[in-house]
Amino acid sequence: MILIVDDDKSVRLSVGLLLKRAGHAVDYAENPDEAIAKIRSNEYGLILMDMNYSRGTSGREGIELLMKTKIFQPDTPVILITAWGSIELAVEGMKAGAYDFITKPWSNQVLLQRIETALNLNSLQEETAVSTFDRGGIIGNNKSMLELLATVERIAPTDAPVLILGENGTGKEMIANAIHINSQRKSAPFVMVNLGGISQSLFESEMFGHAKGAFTGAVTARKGRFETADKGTIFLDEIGDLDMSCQVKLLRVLQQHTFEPLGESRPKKVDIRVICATNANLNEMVAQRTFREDLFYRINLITLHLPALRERRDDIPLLVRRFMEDSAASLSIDVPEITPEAMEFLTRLPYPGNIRQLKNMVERAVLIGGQRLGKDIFASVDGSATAVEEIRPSGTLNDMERIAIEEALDKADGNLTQAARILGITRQTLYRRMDKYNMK
Ligand SMILES: Nc1ncnc2c1ncn2[C@@H]1O[C@H](COP(=O)(O)OP(=O)(O)OP(=O)(O)O)[C@@H](O)[C@H]1O
Repeated sequence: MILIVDDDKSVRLSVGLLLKRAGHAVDYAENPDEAIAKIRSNEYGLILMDMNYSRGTSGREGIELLMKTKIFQPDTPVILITAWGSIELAVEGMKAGAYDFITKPWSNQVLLQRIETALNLNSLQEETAVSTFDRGGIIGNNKSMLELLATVERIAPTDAPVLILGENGTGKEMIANAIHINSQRKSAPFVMVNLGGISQSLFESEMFGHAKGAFTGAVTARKGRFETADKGTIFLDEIGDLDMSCQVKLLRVLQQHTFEPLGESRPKKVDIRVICATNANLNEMVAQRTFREDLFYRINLITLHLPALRERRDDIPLLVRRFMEDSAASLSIDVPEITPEAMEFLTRLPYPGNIRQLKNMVERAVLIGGQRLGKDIFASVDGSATAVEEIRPSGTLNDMERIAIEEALDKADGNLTQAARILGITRQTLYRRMDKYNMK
């Protein structure tokens, strides 16, 4: 049974009729209090919920009703009905656990389709009971990663736009892909576009495509990325690099779901889900007016923050092992052994390049390091800068001094004069310290 909550009688009746015709049983509530009373005592397959009630137009009542609903019926999908232009309210609603939202005025066909999708998915989840979530190769058991993946699981089946924030190499593309492969769009294309690599002059032909002869050099017609991504997901990486004129063009596609290929007069329709990513601070860019506020609201219905690798060091051993296995497999060699010191060393690096940097280090080490990978191999494959910037373990001053001496000796290949120079102490002092720590 589907519950329709709306204070507008004509909406209740027309939607009710629509759903009954489509073969659904329907129940109604005309205000939040009545709705909660019903939600407490009946189990619904889906709830269609208006966000604006006559007592106030802020949508507060709607949000409160949604939160209460989620307490009594956490697994029932809720589709919000929001007034056109109240995108922030929809954002808040999705964060509070709504399954989807639809803006007024809607087309009956779209409404029915969204309802069917939600119902199908929910029954599928009930049938399988265990999660069918596909991590898409994402490794990590760190708490913040698990929370993030739980959010990905929840939002993947919706069509809500997602903004993924995080430093370079933290796995933004992998997350975007995970959203796609866990969505209803998974059998349609996942198209990735690096907007940082597209100049302003190329933007239109690249994204919208062009007709044959649209400009000099356009010898054949070419499909744009939007068209390629039709029915699927488009992943716009480095969205912060888009200049103002391209931002307007992108916004138009997102608002109207249509675009015009260069040299063609008729607009084409697209059905895409948009996922954007950036390592730029878009809030700041909006404040400085280098990023359009309306575009920002369009793309960030849901924001996911990917932690930097240094903030989830507990995942490093897991990642190292997996990357070693993968590299060994692609080289058709046995998986090498890694010394405990090397693993410990790897967990302490600063990783400005995040997971991509770690992966490169491990791949190179496996390639040249033989069957037993020690700390030196890893230090050498990533240049000295990384080792110098290495984060000291939080230990006693003595521990840190001992480690600094070991590293200087390492770097100087055991040459004491050179090691002392690296440490900024005299050779005599180095002798005394080595003696103190029983070092040979
Ligand atoms: N959690 C993870 N588990 C396994 N591999 C990962 C993980 N995160 C990232 N990687 C790997 O690290 C590399 C970088 O990931 P990805 O391209 O997704 O990062 P990104 O944040 O999109 O980078 P950029 O901002 O530079 O575009 C890829 O080779 C990816 O396979």
